[in-house]
Amino acid sequence: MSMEALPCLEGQVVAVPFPTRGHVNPMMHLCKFLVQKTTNVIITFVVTEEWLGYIESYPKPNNIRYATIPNVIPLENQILDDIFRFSEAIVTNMRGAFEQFLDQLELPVTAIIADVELVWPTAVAKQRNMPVALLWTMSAAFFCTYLQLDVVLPGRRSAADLLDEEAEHIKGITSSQLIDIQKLLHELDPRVLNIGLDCIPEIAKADYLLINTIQELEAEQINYLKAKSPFRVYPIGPAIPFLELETPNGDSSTKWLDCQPNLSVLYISLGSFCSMSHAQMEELASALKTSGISFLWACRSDAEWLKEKCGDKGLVVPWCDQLKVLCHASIVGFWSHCGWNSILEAFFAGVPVLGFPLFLDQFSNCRHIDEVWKNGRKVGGEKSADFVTKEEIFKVIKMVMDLENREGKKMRDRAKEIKALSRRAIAKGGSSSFNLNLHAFIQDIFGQQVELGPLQKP
Ligand SMILES: O=c1ccn([C@@H]2O[C@H](COP(=O)(O)OP(=O)(O)O[C@H]3O[C@H](CO)[C@@H](O)[C@H](O)[C@H]3O)[C@@H](O)[C@H]2O)c(=O)[nH]1
Repeated sequence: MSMEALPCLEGQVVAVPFPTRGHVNPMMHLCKFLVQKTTNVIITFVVTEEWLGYIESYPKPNNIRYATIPNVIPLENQILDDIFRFSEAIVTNMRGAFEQFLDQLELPVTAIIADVELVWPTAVAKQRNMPVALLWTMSAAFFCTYLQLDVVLPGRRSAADLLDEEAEHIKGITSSQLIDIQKLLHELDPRVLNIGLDCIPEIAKADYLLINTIQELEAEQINYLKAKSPFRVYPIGPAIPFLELETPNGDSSTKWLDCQPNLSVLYISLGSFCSMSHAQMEELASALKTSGISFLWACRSDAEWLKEKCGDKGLVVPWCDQLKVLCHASIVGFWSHCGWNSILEAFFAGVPVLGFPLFLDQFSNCRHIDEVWKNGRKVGGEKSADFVTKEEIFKVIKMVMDLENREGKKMRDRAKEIKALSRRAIAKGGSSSFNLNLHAFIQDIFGQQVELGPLQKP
């Protein structure tokens, strides 16, 4: 679309992500898509001072600008020490800091886009008569499950055995939702779960729900939500950095991959937050060593320790440009914790997933991969604490690495189909509602017609 065709819209959108990587990234990608569709609109992206340090060097358009609130929540490297303290600080301290920030803004605010899990944005926006769009950064399936928590835990009785006693009699809960809910209750601190539950009544008061998913992959859940919800539902995914794929980054991982044969490298990453036990890492490292396959392992805090354990067939890095890595011709499989951004990136790259879920929605995502989308399979047992032996790991990585293996081939074929579907979703006139939804959303919040067109590379 030429710049002349862009609508000239006055106003400011304030975007406020939940302060962890798996949420900041998709919110930023969404904002980049939105400013591509308009001129004059300014998006103010609000993060803590600490988070600004992590993201300010990344390229972004000029009409997205950063604003900070003080570090009123625990620092990133303290989150896992006490998740409840972090969650509590988000619903209390961060709200106050955000309201003070809004008070001193000069430009009028056209709309607020905020992460569902912050809990308070709907109340803050409504007090100020501002429209609010909530962004859900996980799958639509998990959103539906999450909404059911309010049904399953009447009066906030969060005892896990409530489920065992009563679940079969709870109307409207599917057996797979029940499995996911049981996982949540077993894995999550009930105090954190209670904070999560506070989001549910707030969602109902929002004006829009933006879900980082693809219509065709989750049509049933999205159509259900559209039919049932008092607000507009827009699937806007995949909000991943595909517009920046061709921007050179000088990343050592990409250079190393350039020297590897096509379809020869297993990529391993557990996202920005979760980690395996050292014993489990040693087991995986040992299986990699025995198999002799090449691998790229992105392992944030343990990279140095891990280098010693893995042998010399692979590269261990603390961090990499993940979508670029996944789209590299040398990558044949992805050992993933099944965080939703990673899964959307695997879809886009057409890479089969070996799922090793650890937390929250990851079990549900992994089950969908294994049973519904069939672009990969689950590794190991049912609980995050389950230990997977090197023999079992060896078998599963051999399966995905051996290009002649029937099971591996099926997954690869299916991953290729999903890749095509994912790319159609973002192409001009694509059958997914990606462009249509972004346009419709902009029209909704600014009340003006917007010409349709594809997203452009920057
Ligand atoms: O070396 C790396 C490792 C990760 N990433 C990026 O970091 C993000 C990781 O996101 P995700 O895969 O979703 O994992 P988490 O960081 O664990 O995400 C949290 O947030 C997600 C979205 O709400 C949930 O689905 C997860 O369960 C939750 O743990 C993705 O954009 C990756 O591309 C990199 O760029 N380089």
